[in-house]
Parts: sequence; structure tokens; C-alpha cells
Amino acid sequence: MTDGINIRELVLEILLAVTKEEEYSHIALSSVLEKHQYLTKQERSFITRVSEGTLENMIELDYIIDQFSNTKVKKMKPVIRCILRMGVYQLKYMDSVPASAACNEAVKLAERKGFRNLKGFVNGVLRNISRNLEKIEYPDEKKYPYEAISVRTSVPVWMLKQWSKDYGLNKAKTIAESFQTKKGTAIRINLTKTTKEALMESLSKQGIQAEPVVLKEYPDFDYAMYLTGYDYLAGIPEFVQGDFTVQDVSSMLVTHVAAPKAGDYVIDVCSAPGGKSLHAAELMQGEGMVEARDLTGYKVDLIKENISRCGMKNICAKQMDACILDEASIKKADLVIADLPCSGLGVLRKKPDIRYRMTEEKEKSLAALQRQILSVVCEYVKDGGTLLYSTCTIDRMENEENTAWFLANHPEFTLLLERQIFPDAGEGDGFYMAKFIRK
Ligand SMILES: C[S@@+](CC[C@H](N)C(=O)[O-])C[C@H]1O[C@@H](n2cnc3c(N)ncnc32)[C@H](O)[C@@H]1O
Repeated sequence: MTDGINIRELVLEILLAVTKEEEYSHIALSSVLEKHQYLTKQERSFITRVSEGTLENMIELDYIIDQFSNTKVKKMKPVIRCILRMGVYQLKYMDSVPASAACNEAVKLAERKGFRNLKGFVNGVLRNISRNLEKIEYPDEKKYPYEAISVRTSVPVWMLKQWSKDYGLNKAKTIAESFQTKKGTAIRINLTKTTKEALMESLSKQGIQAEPVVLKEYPDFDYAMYLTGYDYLAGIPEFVQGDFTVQDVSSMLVTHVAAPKAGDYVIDVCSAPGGKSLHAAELMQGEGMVEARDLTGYKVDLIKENISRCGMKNICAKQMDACILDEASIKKADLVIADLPCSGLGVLRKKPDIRYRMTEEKEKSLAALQRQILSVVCEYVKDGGTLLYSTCTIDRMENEENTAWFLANHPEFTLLLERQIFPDAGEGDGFYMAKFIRK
């Protein structure tokens, strides 16, 4: 507790924002941490751990609660449901929190939120779970493989079935399990402003560990590192002055593979918050121009913020709908980056809430949107130029199937390279990329 703010109440605020208001988990978390900057490092990490952990394990937590409560989770009031979920998370996953504290704090929180009449219920369910944690029976994986993997990894059954159809049950299982592992924060060094050695040295003086990423298949990929041991990004001067950008390693590979050259004209049609656009501008060493487009003013402002933080001059941001043909761009670009809106199933490690928000229907309509955008923006590629299509998902429907469709409908393009990066195999998130050349 700091200045009357209860940290579990802040966790509850995050969980409600994500599960009730459909806010993105990383945004809900960072806005709470930003609003309460005076919290200690320990309090911030408690809030991060409990809110992320609860979301990452929610299917399992609900399964446990349902075994001990007469009222099923789905029927509970949202506040009570979230208080129980975070309580069970602490009981099951946090040895540092005594069981009595997890239960008592949950009861107090229920009362503070106006549910005095449900204090006994919260107390009863949590104490019962606490006493029986070791005896919980999980679904039998031999008899009910999807249900068993789903409860253990908190990945919905429909996603497991989709991956099993695409890659087999064993692969579906290892993909789901990979989302339970943690990695440091991947950053891309802005080599137009600093060097790897200089950045490592200045970070180390602040007690921040930086470990370079080495990818054997890409020996010239020499600007990624994992950071650990920092409190919050905005507190690192090198971040504020644009010496590095937070970006997943697989996401960096997209622009690396696209390989823009100094002097190129690049159009990034769906670019917010600007990770790949800025990377392109950096690889072009400040020469040429990257036009970073996105649909809304809000998104374009995010790109502009990042451009000004990184201080790059060969990049501009524009509000444009990628579904509408921009006549002025026809056959003008050396490189078109089409990192399109997708289901995001490759990034469940970082964005756990996607698994509860995405549906099969939404995924089908995203795959159709990707085809629509691809057939518009391919027009911007000049003869001999490159179209780079990428997604941060792992389903064939949005990836290989779209590429096959594109090639069948656009014989003026040839496929130079296609790669599916799996979240359980590579350095980073699950990503897909296809590089086409206009003949
Ligand atoms: C996967 S994200 C892009 C991430 C970005 N390339 C990066 O590396 O930072 C997809 C983006 O597409 C944008 N988008 C969705 N529909 C769009 C449309 N019709 N026109 C332009 N942008 C769109 C979204 O706002 C979102 O920012």
C-alpha cells in the first residue's frame, strides 16, 4: 500500500478493463503503471506479475474455481469473478504470497468494491481451493487431449484444433506450451545513433542487463538484444532519446528480410506504431523516404511520437486507408511493406488477452481483409520492386493460403521467400513473412 492506493485494487482495475471493457492487456497495464508512477519497483512488479499471470492462466483458474464454487465463473459478477481469479493465481503460482494474505486481501477487496454480502462467498471459495490445491483433478490428456491441453496452457480449444489441423496435435501442444515461457524485452538498436557496445555499456551502468541476439541463419542481423532488470522503459534515458526501440525479434526479421536500401522509396501500408517503418528508415541510413501509413489519426499520432523519439528524418506518417487505392502511389515504391491486421495468435506470450478476444469468425474476416488489402497495395510496387507480406499469426488460413491465393490472382508477382516462424522454435514471436518481386 502506498498513499492509500491498494495494489490489488489496481490489478482488479486492469483485469476488469481487459475482460469487461475489452481493452488490450499491455495498454491497460501500462496506463495503470504510468498513472501511479510513485509506486515502488516491488509494487510495480507485483501488479505486473499478478495481472499478466491471471490473464495468461485464466482458463485454468476458471476451471479450478468451477470445481469449488456452486455458482459457475460465467454466472458471477465481473468484479467477484476477477477477484477470485487473481486470488487463485496467487495461491497457485506465487509462493511469496502467504495463502492467508491472498484470501484476506481478496475478501477486503470484495468489501471495498461494494460486495459486503459476498465476503463469505469469496472467503469460502478461496480457502477451500487453498486447502485442496494439490488434489485438483485435471482432464485426462489421453481421453480429452484438447480439453486437457487447454486447461493446462489456457489456450482455447478452438485454437488448439486449428493448429492441430494445420500442424498436428503434438505441434499444437508445444506451440501452446511455448506461450507459458518468459523472455526478456527484445530491443532493436538504432545504429544510426549509437553502437551495440556503447549502448550495452551505458545500460550496464544503470544495472540493466543486455544480451545480444545471435541468429545463425542471418549473420548480418546484429542489432537486437534482450533487456532484463529494468523498472520501466520511460525511465531509461537511452530509450527516451531513441537509441533503441522495443520490438520483437521476429518482427525485426520482417524488415531485415525485406532489405530496403539507402535511397529507396518505401510504403508501409499498415504501420502503427511504426516498428517496421522505423527499422526500414534506419537500414536506409537516413537516405530515401519511408511513408508510414495507418487508418486512424490516433494510430498516426503514435507513429509520429516514435518518429520524433528516434529522430529519423527520412520517414513521414500519413493517415490512409489501405483498402482504398491511392492512384498517386501506383508503381512508385521500391518496397511495399504489408504487415497486415491479423488474428495475432503468434504473440499470445506478450498479449495473453488475444486468446479470449479472437474467434474463428473474426479470423475468417481478417483473412478476407488481408486479401483485399494485398490486392490494392501490390499496385504500388514498381517493376522489379518488392512486396513484403507479414502477419504475427501462425494459422495457414491467414498465411500460406493467402500467399497461394495472391500468386494465383497476381501472376505479375513471383514468390522469392516464404517463412513461418513458430513461437516454440525461433527467438521471438510467431510470425509469417512472404517476399514477392514484381516481374
Ligand atoms: C500488425 S499492426 C502493424 C504493426 C506495424 N507494422 C509495426 O511493426 O509496428 C496492423 C496495423 O494495421 C492498421 N490497419 C488496420 N486496418 C487498416 C486499413 N484499412 N488501412 C490502414 N491501416 C490499417 C491497424 O491500425 C494496425 O496499426
